[in-house]
Parts: sequence; structure tokens; C-alpha cells
Amino acid sequence: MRKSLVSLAAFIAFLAVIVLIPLLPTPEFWITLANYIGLYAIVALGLVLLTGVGGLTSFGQAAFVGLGAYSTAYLSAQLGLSPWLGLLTGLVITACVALLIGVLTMRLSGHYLPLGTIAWGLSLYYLFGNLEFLGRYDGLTGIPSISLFGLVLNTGREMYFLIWLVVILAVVAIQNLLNSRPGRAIRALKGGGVMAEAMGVNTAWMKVVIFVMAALLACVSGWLYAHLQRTVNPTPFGLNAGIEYLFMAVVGGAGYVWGAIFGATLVTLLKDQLQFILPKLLGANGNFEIIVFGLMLVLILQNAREGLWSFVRKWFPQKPLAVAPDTANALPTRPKHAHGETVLQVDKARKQFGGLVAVNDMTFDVKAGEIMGLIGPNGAGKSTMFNLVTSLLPVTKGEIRFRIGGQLQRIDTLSSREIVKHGIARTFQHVRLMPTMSVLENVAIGAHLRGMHNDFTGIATSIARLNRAEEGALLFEARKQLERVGLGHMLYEEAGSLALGQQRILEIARALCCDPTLLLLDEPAAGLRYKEKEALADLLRKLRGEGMSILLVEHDMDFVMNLTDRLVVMEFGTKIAEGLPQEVQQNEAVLEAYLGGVE
Ligand SMILES: Nc1ncnc2c1ncn2[C@@H]1O[C@H](COP(=O)(O)OP(=O)(O)OP(=O)(O)O)[C@@H](O)[C@H]1O
Repeated sequence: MRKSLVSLAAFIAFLAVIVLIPLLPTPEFWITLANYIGLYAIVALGLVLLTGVGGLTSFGQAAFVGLGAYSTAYLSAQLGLSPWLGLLTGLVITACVALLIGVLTMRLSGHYLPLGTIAWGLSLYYLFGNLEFLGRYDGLTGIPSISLFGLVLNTGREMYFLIWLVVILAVVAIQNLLNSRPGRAIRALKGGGVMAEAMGVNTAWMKVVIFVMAALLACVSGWLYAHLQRTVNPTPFGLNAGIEYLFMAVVGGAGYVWGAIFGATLVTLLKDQLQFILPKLLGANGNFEIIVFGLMLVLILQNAREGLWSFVRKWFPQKPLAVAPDTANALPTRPKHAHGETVLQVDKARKQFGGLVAVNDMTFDVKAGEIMGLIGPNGAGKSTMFNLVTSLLPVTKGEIRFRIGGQLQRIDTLSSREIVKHGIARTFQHVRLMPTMSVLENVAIGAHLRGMHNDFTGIATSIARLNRAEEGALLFEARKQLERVGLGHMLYEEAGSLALGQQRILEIARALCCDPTLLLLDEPAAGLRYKEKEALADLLRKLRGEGMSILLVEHDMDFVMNLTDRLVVMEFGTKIAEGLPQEVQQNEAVLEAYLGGVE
């Protein structure tokens, strides 16, 4: 409670400063600086979402600022239409252009993506400068002021209120979004894409969504800029400006919403001072501040990769983003399969990596309500088999079927996102979780497909905070599953601070949040102490009792033999034995594989 009060007090103090600046007799020059800080902060906020949170680097945001500025400039100055119509048109044009560019470039990875953003940033810049009706490189002049509720925003001091209102609305919107079901999916994009897909997140779509949102914020900044300046030309929308926006976000702290405002403030004030001091100091005119900024960026990247806000935020108490309610409506669950019927059928599945046959025509099935063990020496192909069942890897040959709507249907043609929709959930051999997110939030990602809203309405309702019922139900479910696996006392710990064994258990809770009928567990007991293993075995027996089917890869033979109903044994990708645990234990091929033969 105290923590939230301190954060609230800090936010109110921030609002008070923002409101007081134009009301006090602040010099006009400072108002102008504050206006530019606000305009830059709006673009940098988009970059927090896109680059800091989503991990997608863009040098081309200035071009979207240009789209917003030119749309309204043309409509209001050339056609005499309302600036508000200019805003609407700018937003529609930007959304369409960003959607197109996003679909084309968001698939790029590594350094190809930043290169792609440079390419379209330059293209739009040259487009502004070459179109006759946009005034070529001279641009457009005579842009009218914005009228708001009959009030004409003629001066910088009047525009200040609108600019900073937009900044605050953008902060609230992004924070609301990040603390929601789609927000958790967005936060998983950077470094957790494979896991997010396996939990049902459409990562490609989420990337396009944050790209469009960042572009829309840039467009709004451009609209405000055009009506503040009353004239536009292509210069502020070029690559240099694109780099500067990214610089502000990185210096401030691209991972933090407040980092964008901090970065925009710091860079704008510093630039202003350096432009004044450096020419005097060096006795020559020139953009010397760029050299200082270059050095500053290198130092920050070396010493404070999280940006400077990461130091400031330590003064504020940290509270968990998502808090689970004590009670909420239970999420609907899917019916379990009838006991004993085949739920998974692996039919001559084969996986080749070049010349290596990692899975060699494997055939086996899993029945409803049984725990099936998949064992074998290191490198036998067990994890690869898991990856085939969950479509993390495509099969080279053969078929995999799952009971869907009462019928066994092929799933090897589906994506991992579609497979989890049908009720197959998994954990990973090498844990895949978001280390800086809380245990609760990590587990809530598992319930991604159980939200009330689709990917489109989910974003809108989250931004407007109309998702309270959905959030309550999802977080309550995550809490319930964490309590079920024995991690109920660690809801708000950072997932990365847990011991490895606990992280594996967290993954089980996350998989249970998917409401599966088949659970695939890859070495769940690794790293657990004896008592913890016993508790895990009890939990898995309980799940089996409830009708869950479980396929388990595990090296701990005591654990496997005491728990499983049947076993499949692999060696060099091939099935060498199948049967009851007692039978398999006596099987000569198995003893040979594990012990190199016994007397
Ligand atoms: N992506 C890949 N590319 C090339 N080879 C791979 C790939 N993934 C796995 N392999 C190879 O396939 C074989 C089977 O690996 P896999 O990880 O499935 O075995 P495993 O039975 O799970 O082993 P462990 O018990 O040690 O985890 C190994 O020889 C491994 O090196």
C-alpha cells in the first residue's frame, strides 16, 4: 500500500510540474523547449513499445512524424479543412502505411530489420521532398492553429497543454497495455518468441501491432508539430531525426515508459546547451553536439544498457505490475477425453538434420488419463520428438495425430500456436521464461488463449482499461495454478531469481494455465530436491486422476519407474522398447543402451 502511495505521489508531483510550467511566468523560450520535449517524448514512447519492450529497432520513426505533419498541413493549409480532419486523415494514412511496411519488414530479423527501417525511412523522406503538391523541399506554409472547444491554440503556451495532455495519455495508454493479456504477449516478444508461440501468441501479429502503434504515436507528434510550427518541410523527418528519436529512447531507457520522457528531456536540454557552448569553446560553428552525443551513446551502451532511467527508478519503490485477485470468475475449461482412448498418435515420425536422423520413424501413442514416459540416453532424440509433437520443428516424414472433436486429426501440419489451441501444452528442456517478469505474469502468459477478447479488441480494451474482468480471471487462474504446484508464496518474485528447479515447476504451472488435455513435460524433475520430486510426482498423479494425459521425458529413473504407466525407450532416434515400466527395466536392448550391457 505504501509503495503505491509513493508512486502515486511521484505521479501527482509530475503532473503538478507539467501544469505549473505554463501557468507561472516561465520565459517563452522554456515553453518552446518544453513543447519540443513533449513532441519528442511522444515519438520516443512509441519506441519504448517497439524497441525497448518489443525488441524491434527502428530508425525510421521520423518518417511517420512526417506523415502526420504533411497530412494535416495539406488538408488544413491547402484545402482549408479542419486540423482535426487532418489528424484523422493522418492517422488513417499512417495506419495503412505502417500496416503495409510492418507486414513486410517485421519478419526481418537481426540487423536486416534496422536496415529495412532505414530504407523505408529514407523512401518516405524523399517522397515528401519530391511531391509537387507537398511543396517539394520548400514544404507547405500557412498551416492554421488548432481549435479546441472554441479555444484557438495560437501560441506555444497554449499548444503546451495539448502536447503534454497527449504525452500523459500516451503514458497511461502504454502502461495499461503492457499490464494486460496482450501486453504480456508483447513483453514476451523480446527473447521469448518461441515460448509465446507455444502458449498461443501470434507473435508476427503482435509485432505488427506495436509497429503500427508506434507509428500512430509518431503521427500524432507530427500533427502537433505542424500546428505548432505552422509550416512543414522534409528536413525534420529525415534519417537524422530518426536516429535522434532512437537515441532519446536508448539514453533514457528504452525499456521504461518514463525513460522516453527522461531521454527526450535530457537530450533536448543537452543539445540546446551544447549548441550554445561548444561553438564558443571551439571558436567555430558546426554541429559539434553530434560528436558529444556519439560518445555519450557509446558510454551508455557500455555502462548502462538499460538507459539512465534505470538509475533514477531505483529511488522509487517498485511494485508488481500485475496483482492477482483473491477471487474471480473461473475460466471455462475444455472437457477431458474419455479414459483409455488414444489422444496422441505418432506414426512413423521422422526428423532429419542434414545427414543426422534425430528421430527415426518413431511410432507410439498416448492414451487419455495415462502418464507415458519417453526415455533414452543423452542425444537419443527425446526433445526432438517433443518438438515434433508441438510443431516447434516440422517433421521430415510421417504423421502425428491428436484427438480433436472426437476424431484423430493430423497436427503435424499445424503451427505450434494452433496446436496449443487444441489442448497440447508443454514445458521446455531449457526453461523458457521471461526473467524480469514476475512469476505470476509468466504463468499468466499460459492463459493467453483463454482471454475474453480477440487479438484486436484485446488491445483496445486493455488500453482503455476495460479489461478488468478478463485480467482478474486470468491472473486468478495463474495464481490458482501456482498454488497448485506449490509456488503460491512466490507470485511476485522475479521469475529469473528462482532456482532452476522452481523455474521448471513454474513452467508446469504455465502449461496448466493453457487448460491442456495432453501435457508434455521435458525433464520436469531436473534440479529438484527429493521432497520436491515427491510433491511433483503427487501432483502429476493427481492430474492423471483428473483425466489429464501426460507425456514425460525424464532422466531420473526412480521418478520415472514409480510414476509412469507405460514407457517408450529411444536410442539414436529409434524406438528400442515399449511397455510397462517393469517390462522395460528387464529389456536387454534397454539395459544395453543405458549400461552398455550387463552380465
Ligand atoms: N536443431 C538441431 N540441429 C541439428 N541437430 C540437432 C538439432 N536438435 C537436436 N539435434 C541433434 O539431434 C539428436 C537428438 O537430440 P535431442 O536433444 O532430441 O536428444 P535428447 O534425447 O533430448 O537428449 P538429452 O537427453 O541429452 O536432452 C542429437 O544428436 C542432437 O545433437
